[in-house]
Amino acid sequence: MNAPLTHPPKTAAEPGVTPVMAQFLEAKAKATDAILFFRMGDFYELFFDDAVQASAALGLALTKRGKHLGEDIPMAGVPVHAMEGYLARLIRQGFRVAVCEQMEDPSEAKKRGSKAVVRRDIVRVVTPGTLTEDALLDARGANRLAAVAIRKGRAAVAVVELSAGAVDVVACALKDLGATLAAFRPSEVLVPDRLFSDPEAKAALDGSGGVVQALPQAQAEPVGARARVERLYGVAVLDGFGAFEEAEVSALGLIAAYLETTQAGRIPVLSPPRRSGEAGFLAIDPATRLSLEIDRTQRGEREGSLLSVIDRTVTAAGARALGERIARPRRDPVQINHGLDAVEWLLERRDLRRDLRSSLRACPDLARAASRLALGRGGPRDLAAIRAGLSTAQTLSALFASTTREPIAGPPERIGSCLDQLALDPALGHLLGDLVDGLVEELPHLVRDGGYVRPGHRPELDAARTLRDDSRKVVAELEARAISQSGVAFKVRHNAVLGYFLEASAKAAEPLFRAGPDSPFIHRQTLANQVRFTTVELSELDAKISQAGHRALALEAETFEAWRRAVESLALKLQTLAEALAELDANAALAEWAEEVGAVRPVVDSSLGFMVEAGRHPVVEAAVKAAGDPYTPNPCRLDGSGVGCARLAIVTGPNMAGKSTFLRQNALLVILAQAGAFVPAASMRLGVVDRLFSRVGAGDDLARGRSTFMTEMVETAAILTQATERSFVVLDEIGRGTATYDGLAIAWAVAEALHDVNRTRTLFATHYHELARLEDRLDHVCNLSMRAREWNGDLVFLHEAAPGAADRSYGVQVARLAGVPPPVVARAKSVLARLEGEKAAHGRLDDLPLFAVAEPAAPPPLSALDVALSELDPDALSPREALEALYRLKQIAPS
Ligand SMILES: Nc1ncnc2c1ncn2[C@@H]1O[C@H](COP(=O)(O)OP(=O)(O)OP(=O)(O)O)[C@@H](O)[C@H]1O
Repeated sequence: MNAPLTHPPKTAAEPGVTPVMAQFLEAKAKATDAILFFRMGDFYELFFDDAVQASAALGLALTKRGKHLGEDIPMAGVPVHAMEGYLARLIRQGFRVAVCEQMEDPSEAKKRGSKAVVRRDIVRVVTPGTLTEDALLDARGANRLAAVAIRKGRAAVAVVELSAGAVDVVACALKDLGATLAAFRPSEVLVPDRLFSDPEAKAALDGSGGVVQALPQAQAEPVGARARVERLYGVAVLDGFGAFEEAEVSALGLIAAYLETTQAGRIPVLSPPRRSGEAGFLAIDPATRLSLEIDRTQRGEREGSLLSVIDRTVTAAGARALGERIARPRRDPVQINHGLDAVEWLLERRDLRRDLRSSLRACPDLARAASRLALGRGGPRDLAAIRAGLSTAQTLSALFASTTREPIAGPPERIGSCLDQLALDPALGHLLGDLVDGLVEELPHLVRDGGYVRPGHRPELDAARTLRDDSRKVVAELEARAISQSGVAFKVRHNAVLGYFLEASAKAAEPLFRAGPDSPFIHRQTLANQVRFTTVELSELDAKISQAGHRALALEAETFEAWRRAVESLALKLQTLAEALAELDANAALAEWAEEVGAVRPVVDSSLGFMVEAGRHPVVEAAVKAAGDPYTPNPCRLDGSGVGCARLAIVTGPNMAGKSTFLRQNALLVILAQAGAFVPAASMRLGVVDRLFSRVGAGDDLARGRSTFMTEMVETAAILTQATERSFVVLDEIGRGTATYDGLAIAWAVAEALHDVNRTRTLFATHYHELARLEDRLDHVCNLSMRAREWNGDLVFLHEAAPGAADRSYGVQVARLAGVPPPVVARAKSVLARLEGEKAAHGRLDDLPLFAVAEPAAPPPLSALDVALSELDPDALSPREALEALYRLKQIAPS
């Protein structure tokens, strides 16, 4: 037996290659990095290496089909109707799939000659970031394709959500690339291949969570990129959308190039790029996102995240809008207050909110349906989604009109602009009317099945259907006549090869073979037990029925195409409408949640304050309450200016006392407030935060070859270089991953730097109780401790944050609570007593150099370049001398 050939030859033009195989090889050459689904009738066939890989990934049977250049060709197949499921599994396993379709009916190919091969072409390359099918998408999560570019020291991230037609582009400083990219949680990230060698870009890509796809650097060159984006949008100049930075154009250009290849030239309808500088949003880097579990838990699940706990949306699009709001909180107090106004307005109108939510519940995924139809991948059910979406808009418009007439002041801006979108313009109104009139209620999945156009909508269609159905009745009558005429128990049957025929058992049909040439019954086929006949009349009827059937299907397909085109031309409007519906849902959901948990409106301004009274952690509170326990609210007061209260709080307390919860709680309150959501607290006043950092219990990052301690230090370094006086930092147990004194020294120095240099609002939890002394030494430091009480030898956690420092960690008591065997606990107690005794005998911490005033660092020695530079007097140089000086400097400079 020949070994299967798993690598297709490079050329399709080899002698001995069958025409179909030549066609396959040609298509495969265009999609070398993807698995090729090659359509052959009712199956997608996979050949060579693709078959081997996919059969292993999907558990398909691996077979052989003929030979190629003398060797067996491995083959696997996927039925067309089950394709989506297989696609989803392949994409999830990291494959890309190119779909090669039959571009004509086999009957058309036959017209070119009996040996002609059906035309086939790749219609799409399916990748994680370009999915549009509901079955492949998470309904409540956005699926985004991002691109990253760096030009002239500036970075940009362009993001497209193909299934909703939305495009965003953000230019940012290189150091903000990670935070900017992570805010979008892309499933696929495009990068020019040269960026792989840039460490900053590499770190940002690693933290993005998406599959990284390298594209040739040439595709990011601004001139070509600009032209490609203009082609994508069908505009002559891009400037109409805004003055883009070069990096933004490059990133958008990568997206345009990728869409051109993956969508095989079919241009999606996209909204103009929304430009938002990173200055508009609260920067949250990937490590902080992970630690705060904003929209995913550390295990990558939605359940258990902040988003999942507060999400009360009733539509999938609303859930996505809320997700975006929480993932990208704003930085501008005015914008934030617009969001809060919207939530407050809906909170105060409970009846309206109830009606709004109940109407929205019936609203399907309008944006995704419109996008699929515009891309030519939609079906009748997507049209029904458009119809339902448009009629929801009408219902809501009427609902708001009846409610908002009374109040003197109209709805706040964010609600008002949604309401403006709900009023359907004549074109959308016409589309709705047409779909209501023409589309049936019970819909088939596929266009080719027909049966979705309502009777009475198109007279020609009704005529074709009547002809088809009446003829079917005549066929039934014919059966009765044939029986009485022949005396044989005929049954009229139908199959794809013979069409209609009369069937009888072989025994019953025997007399017919003896009948003379005048018999009207013409023999067609003999099976084991059955014999099949036709009559002239039946053949004629069969032709008529099939013609009428074909015509009916063709007319329906034509109607579908007209509707599809209408949707395509109105796609942008439909997207805007879908966004308005989603925004209403998200605001109403936040109001609903606020009412449920008793959340209050935060006061957000441009001060440097952070004043929370009786704050609660939304996720821990929900978990604790579900277990039947009470949650203890806690205040937290910080002031970046150091005037009203401390800037940095050292949080101590026993293990398990609630330090991490307290830290995270306050960081989450920042996120909620700046997302324009109410906050679980008695009150909150927040001076907007520009960057939020949270390091709570870093874990190993073995994939990147970093130990726990190294990871912690890398992240700490990022905070110290990036945090400003407008930032908010929560640090938990910095320095715990190394020897005690090393750790203490690092924690000490970091706290000092945050206080003196960064001047950042900081919560600093630690088991190094020595740090409590900072309160006396630095002007704007206070101590907080999470209280616990020893009661009959047991430790009772009060979860209360009180002023002052804790004296010890009660680690041994917690070990006992955790079930560490009593002999080990007893031994630990005695070792602890010894150690504490030794520490007391060997001197106090005041003796450590930590308490010496930090020495100013000695200036570094001057280099030859520094000396040469200091000797230059630019004003005294002629242009020629200046040039010579430049050359001289270049020579001295270290390369
Ligand atoms: N304010 C609170 N009210 C009620 N229960 C709380 C509160 N804060 C924390 N808890 C409970 O205490 C548990 C431990 O809290 P947390 O992990 O924050 O402690 P910790 O002080 O950081 O502990 P360690 O020092 O061991 O890391 C939480 O899982 C939660 O169940």
